Amino acid sequence: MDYIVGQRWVSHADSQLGLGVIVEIEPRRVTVSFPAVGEERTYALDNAPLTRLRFKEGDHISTINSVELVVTDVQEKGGLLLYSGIDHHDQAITVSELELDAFVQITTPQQRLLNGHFDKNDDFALRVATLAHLDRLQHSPARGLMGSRTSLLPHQVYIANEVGQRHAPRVLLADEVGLGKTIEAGMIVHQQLLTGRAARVLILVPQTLLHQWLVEMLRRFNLHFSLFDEERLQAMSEHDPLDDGEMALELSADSPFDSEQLVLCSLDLFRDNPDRQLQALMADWDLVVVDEAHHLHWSPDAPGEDYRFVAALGRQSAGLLLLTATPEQVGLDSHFARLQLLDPERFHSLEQFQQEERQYRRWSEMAEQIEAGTVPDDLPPGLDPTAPATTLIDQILDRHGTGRVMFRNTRAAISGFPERILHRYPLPSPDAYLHARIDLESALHPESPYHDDSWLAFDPRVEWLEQTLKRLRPEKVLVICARAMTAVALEHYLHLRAGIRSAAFYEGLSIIERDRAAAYFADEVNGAQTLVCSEIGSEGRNFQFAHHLILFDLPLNPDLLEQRIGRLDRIGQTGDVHIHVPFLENSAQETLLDWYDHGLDLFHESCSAGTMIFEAFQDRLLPQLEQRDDNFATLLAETTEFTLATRRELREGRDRLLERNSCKPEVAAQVIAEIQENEDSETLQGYLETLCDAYGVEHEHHSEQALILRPTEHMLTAHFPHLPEEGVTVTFSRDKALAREDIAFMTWEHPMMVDAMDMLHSTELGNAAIATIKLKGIAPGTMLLESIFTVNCVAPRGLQLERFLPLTPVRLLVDARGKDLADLVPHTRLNGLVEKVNKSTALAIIRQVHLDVENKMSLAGKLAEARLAPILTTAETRMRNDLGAELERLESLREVNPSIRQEEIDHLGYRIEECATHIRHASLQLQALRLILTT
Ligand SMILES: Nc1ncnc2c1ncn2[C@@H]1O[C@H](COP(=O)(O)OP(=O)(O)OP(=O)(O)O)[C@@H](O)[C@H]1O
Repeated sequence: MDYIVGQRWVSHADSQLGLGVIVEIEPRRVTVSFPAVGEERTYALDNAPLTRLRFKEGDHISTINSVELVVTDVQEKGGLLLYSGIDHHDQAITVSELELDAFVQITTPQQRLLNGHFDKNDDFALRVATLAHLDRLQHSPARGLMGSRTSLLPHQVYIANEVGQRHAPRVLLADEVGLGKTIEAGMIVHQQLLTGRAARVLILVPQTLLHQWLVEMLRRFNLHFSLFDEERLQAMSEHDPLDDGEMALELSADSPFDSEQLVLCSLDLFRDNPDRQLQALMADWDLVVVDEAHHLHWSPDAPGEDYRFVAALGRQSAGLLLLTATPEQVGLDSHFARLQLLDPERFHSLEQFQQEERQYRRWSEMAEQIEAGTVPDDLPPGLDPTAPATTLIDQILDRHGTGRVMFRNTRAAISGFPERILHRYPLPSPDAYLHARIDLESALHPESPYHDDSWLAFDPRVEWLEQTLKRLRPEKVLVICARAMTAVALEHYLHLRAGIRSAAFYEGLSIIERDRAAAYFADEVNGAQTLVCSEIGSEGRNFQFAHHLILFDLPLNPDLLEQRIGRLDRIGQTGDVHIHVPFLENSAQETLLDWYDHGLDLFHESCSAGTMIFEAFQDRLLPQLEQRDDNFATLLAETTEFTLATRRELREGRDRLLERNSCKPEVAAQVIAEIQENEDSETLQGYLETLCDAYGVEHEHHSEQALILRPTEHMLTAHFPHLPEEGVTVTFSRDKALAREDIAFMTWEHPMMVDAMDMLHSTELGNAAIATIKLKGIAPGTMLLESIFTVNCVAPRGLQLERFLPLTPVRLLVDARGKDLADLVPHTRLNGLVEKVNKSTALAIIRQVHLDVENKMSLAGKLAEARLAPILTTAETRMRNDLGAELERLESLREVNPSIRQEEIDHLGYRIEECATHIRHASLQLQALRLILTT
């Protein structure tokens, strides 16, 4: 497609933008300005969702200077169109397309009906159905949550619904290991994108998880993220003569990160690389997602580079999602620092936060009391004792718990997880490991001082590993050890000397090599029996197809141990998880194993206070690891007692508060029911088939609830959105889609459906039709005019007004005497009664009743106009209630926290007024007209 600066194009993906003008063309990008909404969008040249706007003879157009004319001739000069025509005063006038009014509608139903450009009645009905579906979807409580290829798990759906609907969400997703934080983040991103709350998203993950994220986003959410690494960025700067190192930063305000809307990269890309950091900061992001966020190091005097970078991104981006299963893995202080990234107003004092943590049990009891119907006397200040119970509880959670900011679901609260079974294997300690008493590192990893493989020969864990793998064969077994050197040596041994199909997974491999190793392990038929990982394999990866985990050593951090076990003990695990731990007798590993096993009971049950307990006992534990003595028994007994008390405290206090906040089963059930109702495959399938018929796409039965779609040579448009040349198989059944990855999951939110509906809505198909009807008792030749209007609110997308003011189709059926019969004769009934009219008769009719039709049109317009005011009033009330609650929250928080600035409160107040102004200026847009004559 050739673009030329100044040409007018419309976005068929987003009809709300009005008429666009090309302002810049680069080798691979085109930038379009949309003056009606004050926005500029940059698209990749090869897949820009743009349609060239070209008026025809007879069309009515208007210019920025409010000159209106009827086009009589169209010429092209230098790629730009020149329209000649006659204006109001019957003057001949020629205008360039540059002068066109950005609010102009492409080809109106009036123009088309009066000019005899008729569509089929089926297309008219399809248009009306599309408007009704769009309207329903715009205010569906399940909006943005229907399209993901996931099981509908209540805790995930709840979080996604709660967070995804927020404007600029800033939250910590901290579900326990393996409960689906990636999936929750994907659902939130999907919802934010679909509702237009966000357009540009950056996801930062550890290098080892890049590919997994890329694949999960694509296969589960149809989100195409672009993977940015140093190689790609270098290649981009080679292409762009301006983008040349420092020169680029000085000369061009362009960041390579601007070239894509959805970017996925590793946080490592920015390590010791201020230029890349600056480029990422120069790009505008609506939402930044950071996985494994406990790695962001922080201390009061020296926040880590990664923390500072994410903090800077977080200030620039409206939305921020941090993901971690072990938020306190590196201490409570840095947990607080991360919460502060999310909501600096709420988390402004570490001291206060620590104090609040101690009071969680009190808040939890208070919430229970309120729920039971009693309002406690010691309600915190600022709360209205007469407010409804749910409001009071929410306010307590928000202002005194981690409320709106943190979500944490625990295994204990979600049923259906497998058992964890520990198998201990004491082995004799070889003499060669006598050195292992020198320091803690060699005590825990006695093989670490060896720079060659000689330890393999005498370390009894090695022989044990070989025998155990052979005994478990053909079961898949994940092996994790702390160090890369150990992993490599072990894998070589297993592979080359023991003849066991294995692969290694460690930091020395490239991303591709790591993914290849993981895929080899996952392969059911010809895959490896075992994957030997260094510690990098213990985070984020999905290995739940295996039921056996061998911990070749134990990490000196309970949260890290939980992460390791979490590779297998995660959603999708179908059997019990067997954890095998070989250890050298009388070694540091045995002591640590005893402490984790009997003290923390970590192998059987996850413990979210692991790090806190470790910190409480480490001064006594570490010397015991180096040299165990009689005091260990006491230490163990005290740890056990402390753990039990802490678990109880958590269950009754913090965890209960978090649980309350992290999943409200009734709400989740409602949203799930709504999603399932929308999935009603007959409506969806029927609609898609009609859409395909209208656009000339072939559809064929594949199996129950599944179709094969293929492009044909007789299609209405050159391309049907997201329909590959070779065709695609789609299913409307969630179960089938989960079982068959090769079949696309077709929902109302699949990109094909979204873009096809938008294409239909923003173009003219079906907006003018003519038909006849036989009605008893009504004289032949009587005219009925069926008109469909929708509410058109031109406003910046960021305001998200459609959630308050959806399309709201208004239908009128005006008869010869000017009466509206819409309620009497519903649209679907009319569809069953009308008959088509052949083209020449239709043209003859319209010539004859031209004037009458114009009168009816203006009458219908007036009748519809009268309906607009109440629609707008309802929308404004809804908006004020919603945003007003947010304003009230900020004002109340300010009472307990003076760091909330008045400007923030003023800003929100200003937004509310801005929304109100746009709502009040909304107008009706005529979407479709059908002239019906009785015979
Ligand atoms: N709703 C779901 N439907 C189907 N599969 C799911 C669902 N939720 C999670 N899974 C699968 O369960 C596994 C764990 O999910 P995910 O990786 O999102 O967990 P996580 O909480 O991010 O884990 P970790 O704490 O290890 O980072 C993944 O394989 C994911 O694909």
